[in-house]
Amino acid sequence: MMAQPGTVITLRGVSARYGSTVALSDVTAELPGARVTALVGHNGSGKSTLLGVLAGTHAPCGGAVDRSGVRRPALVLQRSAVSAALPMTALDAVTMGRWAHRGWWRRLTRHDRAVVRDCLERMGIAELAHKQLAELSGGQRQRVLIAQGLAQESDLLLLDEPAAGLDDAGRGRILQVLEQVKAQGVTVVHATHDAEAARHADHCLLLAEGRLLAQGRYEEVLPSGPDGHQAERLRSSDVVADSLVDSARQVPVTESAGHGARR
Ligand SMILES: Nc1ncnc2c1ncn2[C@@H]1O[C@H](COP(=O)(O)OP(=O)(O)OP(=O)(O)O)[C@@H](O)[C@H]1O
Repeated sequence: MMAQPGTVITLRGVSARYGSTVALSDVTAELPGARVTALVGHNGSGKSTLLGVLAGTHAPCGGAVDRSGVRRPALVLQRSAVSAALPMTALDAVTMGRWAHRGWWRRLTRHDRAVVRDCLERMGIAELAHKQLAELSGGQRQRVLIAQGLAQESDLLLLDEPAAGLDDAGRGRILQVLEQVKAQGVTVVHATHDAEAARHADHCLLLAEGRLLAQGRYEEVLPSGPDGHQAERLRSSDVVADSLVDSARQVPVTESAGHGARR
């Protein structure tokens, strides 16, 4: 398969497992560079695993991943995957994002400190900088994790449900930040259950039971029809996954949907 212009990452027939559990099966996809891609699908459909494969932290058991356009990925894990009991402040946690550049043993430069401050401000948590992680609410800790990912100034930013558990303002801020990062030429991939976030993305990959059902613009993988009632229902995270999966089963929307489809 020839990569499309602007493609930064190509997956060809990628499969991944945890022991005997198949988490990804024969996924073939192209991710556009300097764009936002949303991974959508039910719980357990393989979104986090795909992020791990893209980050290089989960080795596929089959297929090939070409990320030759990427120098250094940054992966922001789900909040639940990170202990809240770590004895460090929000500032410490975001500063760790600079280790990718500096190494933990080197002194931070003025630039490092400016980047850390900027990331705290962009996530609206500058005033929490000196609080211990354990003192923060779940949503505040989530923002700290995202700020840490931003501080890495990576060319590939991978985020696992960055808006989970955030209020409306927090979700809006994340969408804004992802757009800003994209404008700087960063390739962004995030797993989401949020219809609004998927709608904002330039590209969506729809997964079900480890297979790629469809890829394309949100409207292309969304059930057809400008029905307002339907649009309203899609605001619910569970319904969005249901509707996307059902519609992709009915309509083979893209060439690659056919490749990944089982049904
Ligand atoms: N550490 C693990 N050990 C064994 N199986 C796992 C592990 N992590 C995930 N799985 C399995 O791999 C499959 C894909 O899981 P994955 O976490 O990638 O899905 P997901 O789409 O990110 O789900 P969610 O929306 O709930 O975050 C599921 O069947 C899951 O049970």
